[in-house]
Amino acid sequence: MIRLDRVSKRYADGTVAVQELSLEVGRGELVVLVGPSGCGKTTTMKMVNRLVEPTAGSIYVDGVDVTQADPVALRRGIGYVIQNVGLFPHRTIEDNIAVVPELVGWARRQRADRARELMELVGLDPAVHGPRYPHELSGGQRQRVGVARALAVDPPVLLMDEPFSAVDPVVRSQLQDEFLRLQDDVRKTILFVTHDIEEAVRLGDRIAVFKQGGLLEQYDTPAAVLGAPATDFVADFVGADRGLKRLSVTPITQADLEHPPVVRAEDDLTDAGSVLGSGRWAVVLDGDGKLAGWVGRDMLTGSGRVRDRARRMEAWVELDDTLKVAFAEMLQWNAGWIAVLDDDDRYVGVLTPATLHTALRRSVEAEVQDVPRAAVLLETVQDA
Ligand SMILES: Nc1ncnc2c1ncn2[C@@H]1O[C@H](COP(=O)(O)OP(=O)(O)OP(=O)(O)O)[C@@H](O)[C@H]1O
Repeated sequence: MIRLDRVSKRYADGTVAVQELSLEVGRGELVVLVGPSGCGKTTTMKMVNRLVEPTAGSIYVDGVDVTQADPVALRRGIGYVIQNVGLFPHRTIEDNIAVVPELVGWARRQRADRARELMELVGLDPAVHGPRYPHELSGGQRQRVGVARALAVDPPVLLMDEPFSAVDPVVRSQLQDEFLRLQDDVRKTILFVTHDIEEAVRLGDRIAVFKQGGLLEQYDTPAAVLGAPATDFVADFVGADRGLKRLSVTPITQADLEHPPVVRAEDDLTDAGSVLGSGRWAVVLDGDGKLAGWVGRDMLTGSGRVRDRARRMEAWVELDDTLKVAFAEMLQWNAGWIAVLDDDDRYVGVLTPATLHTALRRSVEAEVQDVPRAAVLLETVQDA
């Protein structure tokens, strides 16, 4: 959808901002350009909508060479969101969102409807926020308006330059979550610039790591960049805690799970005791295979059914949640294990700190060896 072919930019004063950059962004893909200050991220982005003209190379958007396109028409087809939003201070929020629809000649009624629809989409209340002026909103709300405005005429491509960096970390994290949900809905092709590796890893389908001079050091999925940095520069940039950061990009899979004894809520206590054997606890399921709780061996005394003694589970996670979510839940509930459910809410196994660690090691090794995760064999203490 967006293709840069050996693009370079040298500014009039001789500064080389981008060098021989080739990069492709697929339709519906969210690609994050990340790197230290001055490495050419913004320049790269501005060449796509011709706010900056390349010195060499070609750029195509949906197969069209942008240098041959009319810049005004080109920009209308590409949403643009910047850090301080650039809202018109004397126009209401509703009118700010409707700027481009107005430019392209939509009727008043249609513009107003679209503005309200977009406010709802980005989590603003049209009745409350629509008539306000930009200074009457919080920083986070203004950023949402920026996103709504960029989506107004439903452009297939969005360029976003540090859109969330002017707000505090809590609001920023909220905006990132909302933005990911929104992208799930609208599936735009997005180039997103940030200097923050955490943000890049959280948002990007792929991330492009730049170093000074506009050199592309690595272009890959967040998991691959964290697991197998291509150069020393990338390893340094992503940080010594990249192993920890990988927790947030590594999903739980079936192969990671452990399978402790399982008893049914309707089981007789004595039968349940024999299922446990020497085990200290068991997972309790109802008749449909759904999680009903857990039970300890010392709770199985006397007569009755397992359901009379079972304890409710405070927390669980789902397959496809990340290892970070699982670890955070274990820490929050001070638990030694956490149950994992499938898409239909059926119990499939448990994760423990040890299996979680193994899953993480396996995923890194899979990245390095370029093989599926299940194919990786790891040495363990038991092998010694
Ligand atoms: N109009 C300009 N004239 C001359 N040099 C420029 C101009 N714009 C940017 N530069 C230089 O080009 C280089 C890349 O700048 P650019 O803004 O693309 O970097 P960036 O990675 O987006 O940085 P940041 O994260 O600080 O925004 C820098 O050295 C910058 O000083």
